[in-house]
Amino acid sequence: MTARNSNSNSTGQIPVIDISGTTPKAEVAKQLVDAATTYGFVYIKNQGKDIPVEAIDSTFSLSKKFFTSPIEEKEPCKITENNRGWSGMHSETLDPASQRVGDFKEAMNLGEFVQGKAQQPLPPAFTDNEADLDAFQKYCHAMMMKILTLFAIGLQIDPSSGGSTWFSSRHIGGPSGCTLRLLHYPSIPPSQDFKPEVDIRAGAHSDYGSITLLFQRPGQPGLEIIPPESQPPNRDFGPTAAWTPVPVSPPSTESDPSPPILVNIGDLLSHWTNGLFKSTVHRVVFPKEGREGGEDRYSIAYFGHPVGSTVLEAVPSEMVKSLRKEGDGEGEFVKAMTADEHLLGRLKATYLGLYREGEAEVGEKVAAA
Ligand SMILES: O=C(O)CCC(=O)C(=O)O
Ligand SMILES: [Fe+2]
Repeated sequence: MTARNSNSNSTGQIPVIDISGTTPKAEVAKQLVDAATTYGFVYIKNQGKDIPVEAIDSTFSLSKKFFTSPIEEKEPCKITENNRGWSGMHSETLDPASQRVGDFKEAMNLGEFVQGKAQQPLPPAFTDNEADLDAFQKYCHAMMMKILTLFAIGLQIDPSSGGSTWFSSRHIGGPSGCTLRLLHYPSIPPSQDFKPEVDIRAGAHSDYGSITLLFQRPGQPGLEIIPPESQPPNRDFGPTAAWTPVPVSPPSTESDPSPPILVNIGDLLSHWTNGLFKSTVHRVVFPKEGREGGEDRYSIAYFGHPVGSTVLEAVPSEMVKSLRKEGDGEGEFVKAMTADEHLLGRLKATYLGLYREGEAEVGEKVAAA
């Protein structure tokens, strides 16, 4: 039985895929490409084989240690235009078109380390754990490389054009926008007036890069997606859109040692594949019971990006080429900008929106995925 079959009875939704080696590579690659094409999201079964469960648990512990530390220890690490550092409660508005109040969350973005060292101020909570954070980023990077390899196999990229390493080789060997982001969404304090139509943990958005790995904790739900086939044509992501909850532990994974790792496609990889892979809009909401129920939510996102200088040239796959857009030149199936240019364009579009809304300053928005 394939992962999709085993899952479709229960949620009819995002498939759970085991990439740890028990299923033949070609089959796993096909399942991954199908999921990226249909949902833009896929659960990777987590038995601790690719990323040790202890490494995930201890990164969550570090995250909690940081977010519960005094504000004086966070302030010196405040986020800057380079997208690194801490952003406080309500300082980010991921969906300025519909949100009246900034996201009900705080986040800490860690950019790439160089020779095991952070390239940004670290808070006291992390000073003894720089090596652990470096190791965790390396685990995430390795998992990203594995998934990108399977994507290339699933897209049948010819060996003469680079074959299975076509994507992965463009994600190693130079500086990139790869970012490890720790997130904390507090529960609503009893003293606060909770307005379900106003307060949102993270507004509707899609991610910017290649792929995102998302780690969640049991009992801390909240993620929702709009399935690509239900995408509102006018990009109205308000309450009437087809928001669909994404459980932390879907059926067939409940007894695993750690919840599955959610992988989603970002805007860059969707662009690169001429829209074959979907960059799916998602958000994070409070539990239905609002302030009474629910605990704080902690999540960890690893945003994967190609090396910044990578030219986003046409992917040598017939499946991608067949989606060639009208007006594209011969052999030029995607506009050949670099990964850095793509990211900058994405950030600039976001800045403009914010300037119009007058809701936040540039530096505060750069942290958006
Ligand atoms: O916390 C989550 O579950 C999702 C976070 C997210 O989508 C983001 O930071 O881009
Ligand atoms: Fe996101």
